[in-house]
Amino acid sequence: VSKDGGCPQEIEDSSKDQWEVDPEELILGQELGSGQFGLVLEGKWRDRKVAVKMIREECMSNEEFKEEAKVMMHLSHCKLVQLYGVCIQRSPMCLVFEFMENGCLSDYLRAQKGCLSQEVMLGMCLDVSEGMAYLESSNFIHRDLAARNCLVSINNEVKVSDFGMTRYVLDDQYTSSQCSKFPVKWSAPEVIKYCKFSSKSDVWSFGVFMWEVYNEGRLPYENRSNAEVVESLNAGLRLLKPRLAPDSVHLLMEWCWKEKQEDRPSFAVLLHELASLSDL
Ligand SMILES: CN(C)c1ccc2c(c1)CCN(c1cccc(-c3cc(Nc4ccc(C(=O)N5CCOCC5)cn4)c(=O)n(C)c3)c1CO)C2=O
Repeated sequence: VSKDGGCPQEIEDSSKDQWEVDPEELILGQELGSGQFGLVLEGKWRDRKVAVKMIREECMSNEEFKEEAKVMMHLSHCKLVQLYGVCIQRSPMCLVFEFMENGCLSDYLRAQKGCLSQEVMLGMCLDVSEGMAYLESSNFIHRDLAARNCLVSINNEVKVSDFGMTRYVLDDQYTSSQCSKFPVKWSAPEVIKYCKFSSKSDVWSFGVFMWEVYNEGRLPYENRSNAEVVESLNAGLRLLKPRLAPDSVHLLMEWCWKEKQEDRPSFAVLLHELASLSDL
């Protein structure tokens, strides 16, 4: 069992070192959507259903990503969307991931509005805290944790996706905090001001993530501009308790939004708190 007491540790097999996928073994299917780096298709690989991301050259710095792929191949946890391998023999390069049947969590929450029980919402927060506690213990920072970057498999299981991928986005509208596409509404103050990313800035984003889950996929600070959000945060204002959130969960959200990162909980602590709430 893994160190965070969660799901059984994947048995490390030798194939994990083979981070290259043979394109001959890959069957491509219909389009699932498009992300930062281009088209994402459904597919089949070694009798497994997969999601295949075709990487447009101009969107991602290929060379450094290939190095990163080896690291990401070894980040293995049942609450992280698993990278099976990379196809680099032909262009465009493509990434082969485990398939998550119900797509992105933010769309799913909106589609399930009014139908999600307290157990399911708490379970989603617990799932993501497990995946994030594993990344934290591996000293890996997500940098863009949000419901839109989590995926849903069957039976409402949620996994963390696209961790660390912001570093390969060449579109600088995303990477500098003053620009329009930067996810200010999910970013800790030290990230907005100094681009200081850490697991504690991921914890801030996790607080906003929990707010999204208990607000059934609503946008945080819905009709406010990024600048207005920064102003209200500096004034000490925070997102309000979602109607569906119990006080105990709202307390955890507010703990994640402490101004000073050292005053915020670790994911290990959040996992423990959420696990004890779900045992009640
Ligand atoms: C830099 N950052 C933070 C990035 C970079 C790339 C991406 C993202 C963030 C997040 C978005 N994204 C992206 C884009 C496109 C696909 C995937 C994406 C979609 C999957 N699965 C599904 C399944 C079903 C459906 C579907 O059509 N529906 C409709 C009917 O009801 C069920 C759901 C959609 N996606 C999947 O398994 N993976 C691994 C990735 C993903 C997730 O990966 C990216 O590719």
